[in-house]
Amino acid sequence: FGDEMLAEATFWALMFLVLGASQFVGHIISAAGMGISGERLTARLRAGYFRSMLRQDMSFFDSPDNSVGALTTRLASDASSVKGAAGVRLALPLQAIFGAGIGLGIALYYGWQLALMILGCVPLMAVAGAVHMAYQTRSQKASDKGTEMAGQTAAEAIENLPTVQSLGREEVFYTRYRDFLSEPYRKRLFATLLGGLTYGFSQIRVTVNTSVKLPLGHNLILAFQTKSNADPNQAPMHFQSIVFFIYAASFRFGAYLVSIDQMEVNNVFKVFFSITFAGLMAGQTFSLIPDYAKARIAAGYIIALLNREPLIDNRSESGDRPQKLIGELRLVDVDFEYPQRAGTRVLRRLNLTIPAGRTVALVGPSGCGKSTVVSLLQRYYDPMTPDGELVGGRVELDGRDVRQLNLAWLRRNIRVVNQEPVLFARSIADNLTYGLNEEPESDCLEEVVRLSNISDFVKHLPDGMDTQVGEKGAQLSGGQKQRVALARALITRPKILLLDEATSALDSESEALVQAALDEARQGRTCILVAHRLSTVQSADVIVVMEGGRVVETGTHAELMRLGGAYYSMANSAMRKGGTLLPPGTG
Ligand SMILES: Nc1ncnc2c1ncn2[C@@H]1O[C@H](COP(=O)(O)OP(=O)(O)OP(=O)(O)O)[C@@H](O)[C@H]1O
Repeated sequence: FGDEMLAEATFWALMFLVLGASQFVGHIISAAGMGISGERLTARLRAGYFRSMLRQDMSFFDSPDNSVGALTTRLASDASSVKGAAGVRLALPLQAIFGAGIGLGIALYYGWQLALMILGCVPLMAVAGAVHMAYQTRSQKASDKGTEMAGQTAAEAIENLPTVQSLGREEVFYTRYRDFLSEPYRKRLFATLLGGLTYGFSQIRVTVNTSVKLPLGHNLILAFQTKSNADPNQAPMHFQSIVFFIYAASFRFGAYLVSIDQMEVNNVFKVFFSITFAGLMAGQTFSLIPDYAKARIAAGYIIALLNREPLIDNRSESGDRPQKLIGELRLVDVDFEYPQRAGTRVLRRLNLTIPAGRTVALVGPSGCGKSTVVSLLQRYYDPMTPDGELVGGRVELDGRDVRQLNLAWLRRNIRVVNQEPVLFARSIADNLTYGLNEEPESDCLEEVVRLSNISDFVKHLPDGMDTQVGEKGAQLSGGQKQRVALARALITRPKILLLDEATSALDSESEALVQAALDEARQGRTCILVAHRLSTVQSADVIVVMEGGRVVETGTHAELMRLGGAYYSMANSAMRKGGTLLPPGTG
């Protein structure tokens, strides 16, 4: 009997050895296959997500849901959340289903009555799991929103730190940030309690070094599960409390079946352990519910953005790229409302012609729609009402509706210099050529450097054109930044130049330098000038006076002064105040 037992023990020991070895190989294969594909999937998702963001039109970014902070938070967290349920973890439910199937099969074979009785408890497990999944999904959505808002607050504060500090608002931002992070849970106290209840019912958290006394079989299975757990961070594992209820019922029912000679004692234990094994395998999947819930929502956000067709698609290859560009711009009967402010008409039946090669200045009180015209010319928006009806007139370039032209081509030929130029944290040279598909010809670079008046300050910088300009160009003065921005605008030799308050943030010395550069750059180009300084406006070929989204006067400085209307009053009061047409920072 001793030898026989030893032989049997050796046999089973060998069987376990084979089992262990095959699991080892299986894991290597699954980690290599699923792990690598998971990594690739996340990298591709993140890149695609970012690309879709870059493709969106201005109306998308105008929405408070899509602020810089919210988008960067989502970019960082959504793809990682998907990763949390991809890769090796994707294989776990499959393993679990397989393992649970085998466990059930063995149980049914050795004692179908007991196995069926235990299976009767499965719906309980499913209901608890489903409730818990629903809770997780909802609380995840709420927490995503909170994290997004917190990200938005942080980005706003960090981006504008000098202002935040000078106003002494650090504590306000900190409190707001903290509240956004905890708000979803405070607001959903009841749901949180319910979540805890279903969690407690379906799962009890035990660690591997548990002091909870478990039957021998349990410890064995526990050890098995720990090894099979792909993620080392998951060392604390979940153990379903429902399993204990199943024990209670199966012990009692098993004893009954033995007492009426329907089952052997041995088989009761075989069924019992097989079913426990199956339950634990299923439980392993449940323990991943939070990750799956998170991943499902994050994947939803990503897919929604990937599928979002922007109203104006900057990656579109369609549209004409005319060989010859003359540069005449026209706005014909343009009505416009910002999509985020439906019902507020900004431009009303606006008609405006900007002849090729001429400079047209737009003047008028703050909020009359000058910058909006500049945005429409660059096609950041189309003249349409938010309900999508094309009722709002058209913008034409050389007699053609700009919607028929290729967008990238249009933007390459219409360059803009704004009041606050945004430079990238790179060298001056990089900033000039950023966004060019090919290296500029050397004569073009020289011409641009000359036109934009940058050589005089660049030669005094330690690394010349290779000097780093810092975040948003912070290491350059306002006037220097503006001239680099002008050089960047000129590098594609655009036919049309839009100057939106390009000198209004500068002191008079810097302004003179930038103005000289701008005056030279305007030669031979169609130019739209939004400005508030009388001297700048006066030099324009045509001055267009706007009020409430309409053109009210058009003419040269002399003509408009003779007319004695809106321009005349503005210019007169400006001259009394010292040469400025409108108060600085408005016009
Ligand atoms: N992205 C936007 N979403 C909603 N409304 C906007 C947006 N941008 C501007 N507006 C509104 O449109 C109107 C016209 O703004 P616009 O910037 O064109 O005026 P402006 O004449 O250039 O003013 P300023 O001289 O002060 O720069 C304003 O009432 C402004 O509040």
